[in-house]
Amino acid sequence: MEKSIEGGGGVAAEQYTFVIVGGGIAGVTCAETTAICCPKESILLLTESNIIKTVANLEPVARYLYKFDVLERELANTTGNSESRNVLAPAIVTQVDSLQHVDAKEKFIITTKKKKIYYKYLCICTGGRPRLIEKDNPLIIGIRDTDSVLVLQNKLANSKTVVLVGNGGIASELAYELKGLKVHWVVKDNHIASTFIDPGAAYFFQQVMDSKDGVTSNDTSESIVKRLRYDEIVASENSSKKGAALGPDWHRHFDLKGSNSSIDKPIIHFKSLVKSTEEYFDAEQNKTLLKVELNTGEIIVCDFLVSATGVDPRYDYSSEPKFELDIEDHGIKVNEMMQTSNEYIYAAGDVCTAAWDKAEHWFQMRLWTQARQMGSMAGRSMTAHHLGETIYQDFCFELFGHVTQLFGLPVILLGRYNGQCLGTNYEILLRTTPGHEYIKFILQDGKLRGAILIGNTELAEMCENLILNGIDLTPFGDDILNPDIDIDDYFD
Ligand SMILES: Cc1cc2nc3c(=O)[nH]c(=O)nc-3n(C[C@H](O)[C@H](O)[C@H](O)COP(=O)(O)OP(=O)(O)OC[C@H]3O[C@@H](n4cnc5c(N)ncnc54)[C@H](O)[C@@H]3O)c2cc1C
Ligand SMILES: NC(=O)C1=CN([C@@H]2O[C@H](COP(=O)(O)OP(=O)(O)OC[C@H]3O[C@@H](n4cnc5c(N)ncnc54)[C@H](OP(=O)(O)O)[C@@H]3O)[C@@H](O)[C@H]2O)C=CC1
Repeated sequence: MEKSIEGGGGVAAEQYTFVIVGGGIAGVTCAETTAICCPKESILLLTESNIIKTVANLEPVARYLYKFDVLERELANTTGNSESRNVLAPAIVTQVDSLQHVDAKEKFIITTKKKKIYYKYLCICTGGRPRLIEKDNPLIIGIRDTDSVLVLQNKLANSKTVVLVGNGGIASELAYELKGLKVHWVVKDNHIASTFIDPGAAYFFQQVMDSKDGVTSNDTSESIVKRLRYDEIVASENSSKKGAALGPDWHRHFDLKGSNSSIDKPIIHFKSLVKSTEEYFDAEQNKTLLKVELNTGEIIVCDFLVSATGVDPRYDYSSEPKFELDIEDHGIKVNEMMQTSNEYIYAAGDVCTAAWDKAEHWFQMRLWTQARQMGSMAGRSMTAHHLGETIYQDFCFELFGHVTQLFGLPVILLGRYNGQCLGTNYEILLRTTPGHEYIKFILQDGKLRGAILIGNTELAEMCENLILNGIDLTPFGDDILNPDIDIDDYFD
């Protein structure tokens, strides 16, 4: 159990076996896993906000893929100094405070409230923060937590035009959800949602967005099955033109509408980047507006700009010695046991960078699935370290999998779903039924290496098996995606 000890200079210090910092999915999962593995040890979850994130309604979608809800829970006791135990497992003590310094030699941390807390094992799960195209400009905002959505909501109420920059998860969600004002979506690629999908799937989604009623259940469009080599895909692309991160469906809990109900589709500026921004006072509207110049020379005047341009790992505390950081994305480097460069300090979730030799079908992406998996792995590793046990990395790190929704349709991404790191030597097998489904298989040397399932996600388990087993699918030819053959039964 935790105990108070003399912290030097007459300051009382606390001591816990496990200290976990961060109340997002990674930190909470880590604390809960730690409590399961070592229920008798003292565990502190330290987080700067009294709202924590927990996973609920965990539901298997395939053998290794899960979908789940992320719930916001308020810590029962929010008075600051005192502790609370009743939201999480009984063994977990929570404190609302911020990490300020880590002394890895003496194994203690200092918090903003000037507490000194000794640990035997520390796990850092401090998440990420939006990487904005320009900092410290009130007319350029990012989306991360509930507070930032409230800022967005307030601005929307008095705005006519917004510029949305980015082509990943947040921009795709906002482009679909923002209604009632003019949205200029500035996209650096030649298709939408490029972090998740290829140009073909983007075209499929644009058709869905352009159709007045979206997806219709009695649509009688026929399925088209196509096989393409990598060079054909490139040719066709070129020829055509404070607090934890939010939970799934966050946009359903907020009214994201402007005042003009006749506008419901974004204006998309492909292959465009923001070149410069300039604030100016508009006397007619009696407010400060933002003039945005694109690299194409176009100028857009807007009320504000949403920069949905990725996340940076978040650590605004000092440490001695310093953590080893990844050169490219500046995350805290962790090995396959989620251990940092210090053997008693672990890290998980958006703040860390996977620096181990990755499995053939897995790569890191800052998503809550991975925050949960890493948090759980860190909890198991720390407790095994403490108990002197040997454990192995969890099987979930064998295969990349992501379950989500884009533009109102269910989406499953598996393995190297966009041919990531496969060079140019792969083929794509495609089945698409406009408005209903878009199924893409990435094949290399006859083996399935990745898949995108949109609209129809029934093939998820079969795809998992085929990717992991590496079965040669050459004998099946294009029948593997023939809608008239129940290939699923064959492989189950
Ligand atoms: C708008 C939005 C939509 C998203 N949608 C999806 C989606 O549909 N699917 C998906 O898979 N992922 C989605 N993500 C990404 C996902 O939310 C993150 O990958 C995941 O939440 C990361 O969890 P985490 O615990 O590592 O970090 P966070 O959730 O950021 O939690 C970090 C925690 O650390 C605390 N903290 C930070 N610094 C300190 C400090 N110094 N002291 C104490 N506490 C501190 C914070 O208050 C917070 O509680 C979305 C993200 C955003 C912003
Ligand atoms: N449904 C889901 O699963 C969702 C997941 N998320 C996750 O939340 C996190 C934050 O989302 P988000 O901010 O959208 O981050 P993402 O990493 O998903 O996307 C960032 C996008 O911005 C582009 N970009 C980066 N810098 C610039 C720039 N200076 N100008 C123009 N474009 C730029 C990136 O291009 P490039 O990649 O070429 O650098 C990329 O298209 C991510 O981890 C994301 O995966 C968020 C919402 C929904």
